[in-house]
Amino acid sequence: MEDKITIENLNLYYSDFHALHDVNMHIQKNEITAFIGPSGCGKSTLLRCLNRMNDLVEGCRIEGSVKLDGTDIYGGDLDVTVLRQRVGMVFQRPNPFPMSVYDNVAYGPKIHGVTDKQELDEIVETSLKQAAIWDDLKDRLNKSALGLSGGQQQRLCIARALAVKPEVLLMDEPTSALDPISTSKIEELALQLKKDYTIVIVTHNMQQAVRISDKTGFFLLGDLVEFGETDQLFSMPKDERTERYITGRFG
Ligand SMILES: Nc1ncnc2c1ncn2[C@@H]1O[C@H](COP(=O)(O)OP(=O)(O)OP(=O)(O)O)[C@@H](O)[C@H]1O
Repeated sequence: MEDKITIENLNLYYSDFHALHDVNMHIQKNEITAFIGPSGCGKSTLLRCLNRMNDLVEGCRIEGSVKLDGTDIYGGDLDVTVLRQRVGMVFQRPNPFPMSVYDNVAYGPKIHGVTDKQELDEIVETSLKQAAIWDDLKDRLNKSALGLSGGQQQRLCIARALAVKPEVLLMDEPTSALDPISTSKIEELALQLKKDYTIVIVTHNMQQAVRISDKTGFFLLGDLVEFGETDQLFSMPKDERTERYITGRFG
């Protein structure tokens, strides 16, 4: 199997606070990798390292390397705008822009220089289809995205992320604000998308990790305690701390 992202000896500090301790991980292409662990253990921090979102945090310092297809994203050869196009992100709360459905999806491609109307139309249609929301929205393309339901907004945000043709999709608790039906739609979607993309998802929902992920990493207080095949990690965890967490005997 091919590494899409290789994390080596990653340490992250928020000023004096050492938030991630020597993390090593191989994230494979066309797989879903889940990060689980109690609140504050560093899951989102690590996720944000994968497209350099922590660069925006004052006092944040990173040691070690994160390689995308073998190139260190902190090494200086990769432009951050290009990196964020290649590694897209979907957030916990759906955050559509206050504009039409169409403009939400066309926004990224326009910024990246696509001006041809027909090409934009095609990108919007393809992205909404990939996000399994074309049928819901094809007659509402010019309506405000803010009028959609939460689940529709989140799928629109996934379409928006896909519109710039990323290779990796980072999802930070993408279903935590959604009802069970919308959640299952997003889970089905993630399983569809992994054929074409590499997906990394932070989730508090262990059942979700079991349902959709190939690999799972369990974090505790900034340490990656255990990382491996999801089935194995949940059925025969190697570390006692993982076992206590997944059986709800933690704390
Ligand atoms: N911008 C920041 N400045 C300082 N400390 C931060 C910052 N962001 C996160 N932290 C700290 O780093 C640690 C890890 O936070 P992080 O958000 O990555 O955890 P998490 O596992 O994703 O938690 P949750 O499940 O609650 O979202 C926490 O102790 C948090 O308080």
